[in-house]
Amino acid sequence: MKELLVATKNEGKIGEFRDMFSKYNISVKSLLDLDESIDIEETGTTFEENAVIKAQTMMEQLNIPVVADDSGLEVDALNGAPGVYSARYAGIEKDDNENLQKLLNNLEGIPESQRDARFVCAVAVARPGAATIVKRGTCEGSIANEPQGSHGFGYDPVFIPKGASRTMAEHTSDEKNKISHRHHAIKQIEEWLKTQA
Ligand SMILES: O=P(O)(O)OP(=O)(O)OP(=O)(O)OC[C@H]1O[C@@H](n2cnc3c(O)ncnc32)[C@H](O)[C@@H]1O
Ligand SMILES: [Mg+2]
Repeated sequence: MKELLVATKNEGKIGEFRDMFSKYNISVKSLLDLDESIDIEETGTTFEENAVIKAQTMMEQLNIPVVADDSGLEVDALNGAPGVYSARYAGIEKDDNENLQKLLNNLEGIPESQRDARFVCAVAVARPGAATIVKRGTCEGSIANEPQGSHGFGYDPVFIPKGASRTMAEHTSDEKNKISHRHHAIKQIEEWLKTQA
């Protein structure tokens, strides 16, 4: 089994990459295994730019292929916010609960028909001596009136995938990994993943 570095410190993402890469016979190492003090500044204005920054920074340091994920939630009624600022919506300290409370407050009084949103994930693969790959996956849905469920992470308790009657946090990890933005992004780097196993 081949090991790949995913340049993230988010434990929720790490678990999902582990589950989704296992079918390619790839095991996942993260920045938490490497050096928790590594802090890569996300200075881009798009998910793609930030994913590339994270993957290339670590590829240049280690001279190995590196995968990175930049993701977030776009809410139509908020003109696409929190978008690339999803992790720091309620402030610099990353706090999933504060972020989703701020989101619910900002949507107060907005009816169900106007609560459309999508999860977006850009996955980048930076490779020594080869061009960087970056692909986007999305998951359409809407924002619930209150948090429900305990699976997943981040905004999962307030995100209802299109066609579902439960929040993403009420889906098992296997269910989420079949429909998520991250699943759709990873699917697009499948050919490269198959060359890595
Ligand atoms: O940068 P790394 O270290 O990968 O970890 P991070 O948590 O800072 O990740 P991002 O910069 O990509 O910010 C993404 C935020 O968007 C939210 N998010 C992304 N994917 C999600 C998912 O599958 N379910 C729920 N929320 C998600 C979540 O709040 C994340 O903190
Ligand atoms: Mg981040």
